[in-house]
Amino acid sequence: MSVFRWDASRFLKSYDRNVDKGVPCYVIIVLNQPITRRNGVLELLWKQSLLKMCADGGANRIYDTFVGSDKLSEYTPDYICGDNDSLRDDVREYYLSKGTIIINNPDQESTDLMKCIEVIRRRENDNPKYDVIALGAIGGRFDHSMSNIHYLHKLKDERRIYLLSDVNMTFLLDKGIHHIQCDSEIEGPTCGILPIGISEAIISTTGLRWNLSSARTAFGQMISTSNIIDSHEITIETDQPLIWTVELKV
Ligand SMILES: Nc1ncnc2c1ncn2[C@@H]1O[C@H](COP(=O)(O)OP(=O)(O)OP(=O)(O)O)[C@@H](O)[C@H]1O
Ligand SMILES: Cc1ncc(C[n+]2csc(CCO)c2C)c(N)n1
Repeated sequence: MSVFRWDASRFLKSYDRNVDKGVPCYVIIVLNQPITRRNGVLELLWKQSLLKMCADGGANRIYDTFVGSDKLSEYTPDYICGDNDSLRDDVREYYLSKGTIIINNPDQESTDLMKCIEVIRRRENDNPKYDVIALGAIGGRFDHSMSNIHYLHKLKDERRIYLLSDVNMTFLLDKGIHHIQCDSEIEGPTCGILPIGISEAIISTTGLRWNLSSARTAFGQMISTSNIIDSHEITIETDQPLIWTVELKV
C-alpha cells in the first residue's frame, strides 16, 4: 500500500530559505479567473515559486490587478502559454517588453492549462518534477473546472497538482494511505471527499467529524461533503483515486 504525505502549509505559509529544510519546488499557473488577492495568497505564492506562468487570459488578470501600481513589473510572468485567443494586445505587448516568453500553441485538443504543463515538462529536463499550483482552477465555467479535475487524474502519476480557487484547495488522492497535515490557520473547517472520475471507492478516514470505516463512496450512493476537520492530521485510505477538497482561510 503506497503512503503519501501532504502539507499545504509548505506553500501557503511563508518560509525562510535559511531555516526551512526541503523548501517547496513549485510552479504557479494563473488561470483566467477573477483575482481577489484575499490575504495576499497570490503575492506569497508568486514570491516563492520557481516559475510563474499565465494560461492565456490569466495574463490579463495579473496585468489588471497590478496596472497603475509600482508592483506591476514585479508581477511579470516567465511564460504566457495557450492558444492565446483571450490574451489582450496591450497585455501581450507589455509583457513582451518585460521579457516574458509567450508561447502560442493553437492545438484545439488540450486546454491552456495543459499547454502550460507541457512547457513545464520541457523546462524540467532531468530535474525532479515540480508541483503545480493552479490559481483560479475551480468555479466559473463548469466545463473548465471539470477539465482541470480531469487533468488531476491524467497527470496523477507524473506530479502533484493543487487546484486553488478563492475558497478551496482541491487535489487528487491516489489509491493508498494519505496523511494530510491540516493547519487550522490556513485551511478548514469544511472539506469533502469526492469520487469524481471513478465508479466507486472503499474508504476509511480518521481526523474528521464524520469518519468512514471501509465505506463505499459513489455518486448516487454516498459522498462526503460538508465534513469537518477535527484534527491537525487527517488520514484517508482509499482503494481508488479520490478528489479531496478543503476550504481555504487564506
Ligand atoms: N471559469 C473558469 N473556471 C475554471 N478555469 C478556468 C475558467 N476560465 C478559464 N479557466 C482556465 O484558464 C485557462 C485559460 O482560459 P482562457 O479563458 O484564457 O482561455 P479559453 O480559450 O477559455 O480556454 P482553453 O483555450 O483552454 O479552452 C483555461 O485553460 C482554464 O484552465
Ligand atoms: C471531443 C472534443 N470536445 C471539445 C474539443 C474542443 N477543445 C478541447 S480543448 C480546447 C481548447 C483549445 O484551447 C478545445 C477548443 C475537442 N477538441 N474535442
